[in-house]
Amino acid sequence: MKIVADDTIPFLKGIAEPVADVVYIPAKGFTPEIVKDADALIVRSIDKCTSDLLKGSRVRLITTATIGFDHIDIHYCESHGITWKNAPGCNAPSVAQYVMASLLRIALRRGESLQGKTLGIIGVGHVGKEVEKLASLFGMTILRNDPPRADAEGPEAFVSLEELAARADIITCHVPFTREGSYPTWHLADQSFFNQVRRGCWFINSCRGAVHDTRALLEAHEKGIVAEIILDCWENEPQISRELLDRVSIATPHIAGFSADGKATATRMCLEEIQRFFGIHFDRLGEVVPPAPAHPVINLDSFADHRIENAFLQTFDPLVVDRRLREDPSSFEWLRNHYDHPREPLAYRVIQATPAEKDLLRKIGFVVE
Ligand SMILES: NC(=O)c1ccc[n+]([C@@H]2O[C@H](COP(=O)([O-])OP(=O)(O)OC[C@H]3O[C@@H](n4cnc5c(N)ncnc54)[C@H](O)[C@@H]3O)[C@@H](O)[C@H]2O)c1
Ligand SMILES: O=C(O)[C@H](O)[C@H](O)COP(=O)(O)O
Repeated sequence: MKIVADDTIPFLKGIAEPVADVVYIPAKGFTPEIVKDADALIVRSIDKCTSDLLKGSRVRLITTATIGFDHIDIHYCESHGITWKNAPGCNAPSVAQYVMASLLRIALRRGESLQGKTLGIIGVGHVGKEVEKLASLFGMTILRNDPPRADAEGPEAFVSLEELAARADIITCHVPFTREGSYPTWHLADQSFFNQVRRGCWFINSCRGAVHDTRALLEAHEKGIVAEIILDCWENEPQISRELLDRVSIATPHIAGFSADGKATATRMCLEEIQRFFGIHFDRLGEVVPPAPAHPVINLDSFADHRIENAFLQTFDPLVVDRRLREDPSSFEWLRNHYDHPREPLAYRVIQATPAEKDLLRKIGFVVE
């Protein structure tokens, strides 16, 4: 069998080769010619799987090493006998790590505590739930907005978008990008949304760029309605708005889901789908594991204050990639393809913690002596 895979997907090379003929294609390099005799594709969010690519090919399975699947024309696939599989939840803890680290950075800069602030989560699926878990551990109050879940489960645990906008100090979006259906998310955060938010609120988009309206967000910031913007996902990536970049507090090139843990899980999930679909077995699947961090021990006594916050930021600091993006915004795609994937807290052992700190650190996911 033949697999065509994006060559920027980490931890993939060598695993399927004993069983399949694997051809690696540079990111965005998929063409009808290249995929026409492939049985399966392994793609990323930047590899558009449209009818133009797939027409006349023998592709039977598309696996994407991502949670989002808005780069796949699922209607075309479903009507042409092509099965598609995403990797649900693969990098959800990574996005939560990103959101929390970004909030901690801003809170530390402002000399404020996150404790007691209200976080409004729009979209409470795999990612939103992980964000809720972490934010609660840092003492935040949570408001959830998720109309599809409210319809299915009952409204008790959820609030309307209007209520969330009016009550939240910080708003974070974790919805899929959709233009159709009962609750489309295209430009969900538009001018009328920002007109309803609390003055001085913080806004985060780490789901898909077009979930916010760039013009409306710029205007809301200009007027002081939104005080802090954290953006990982931008409209028109990789050609991002420089005007918006100048107004954003933390600006990153769509890397929120890029922990090494998340990337390894995504690769493993794609290979598992191929195994199941074609009834084959990859003996080397167990080798798809992220490498240990360079400095796996965090000593809390090395921090003068904010010991837990600083331990968390030692696992991932969004300001590192923020600086690199600002130096050269045209390197957006390059930064994504040459990223130093961080490990999540579970890869770190924390020492010198007090009993109270130990309890919290364990709940966050650290290994504690
Ligand atoms: N920046 C990144 O690196 C990164 C990483 C992972 C995921 N993502 C994005 O985040 C999205 C969410 O991921 P997930 O794993 O939580 O997906 P999910 O499908 O598990 O959850 C999405 C939730 O959003 C809800 N929802 C749908 N439409 C809504 C609306 N209009 N208003 C409010 N809620 C709505 C759904 O009911 C669901 O509960 C993905 O689709 C992907 O686009 C980005
Ligand atoms: O949907 C997702 O899982 C994320 O947006 C993911 O981080 C995208 O990563 P990419 O496929 O572009 O490497």
